[in-house]
Amino acid sequence: METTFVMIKPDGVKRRIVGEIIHRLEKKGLEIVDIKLLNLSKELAEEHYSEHKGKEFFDQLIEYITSGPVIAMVVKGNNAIQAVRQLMGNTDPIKAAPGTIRGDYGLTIRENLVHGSDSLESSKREISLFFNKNL
Ligand SMILES: Nc1ncnc2c1ncn2[C@@H]1O[C@H](COP(=O)(O)OP(=O)(O)OP(=O)(O)O)[C@@H](O)[C@H]1O
Repeated sequence: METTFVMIKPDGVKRRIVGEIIHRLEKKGLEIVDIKLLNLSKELAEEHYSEHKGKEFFDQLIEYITSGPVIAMVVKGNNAIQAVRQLMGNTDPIKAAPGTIRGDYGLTIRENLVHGSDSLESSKREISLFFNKNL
């Protein structure tokens, strides 16, 4: 069993796609083991996206991710990291396959609805950042 971190970004909450996204995770056999709605502080947003600091889209990314509440989740299942990445689809909704969350609902490369950890290392880092616990 693997654990990963999933976040429904502000556009997903605003557009009321939360239920659909969670439904897709559960349909895939993944289990939600922790969940909360929160508004990201600028500090938490910058820490979460620290790998993108200095890139030309960084400031707008922080503005977007702090623009409204997000749903943060700890999700568990077989190959959970890969399974979530597959469900999300390509970062850019134009390139994301139909049937993926971003392919079906994403609007722009920035407003792409969901985040899922890309490795075991980032899942540990992100879960401790958002839930203050170590796995
Ligand atoms: N060229 C870009 N222009 C604007 N925003 C971008 C661009 N590239 C990435 N982003 C935003 O930054 C986020 C993080 O980028 P990253 O390359 O880590 O993509 P990802 O791993 O698919 O997404 P996430 O980390 O949110 O799961 C993207 O999800 C998107 O919201």
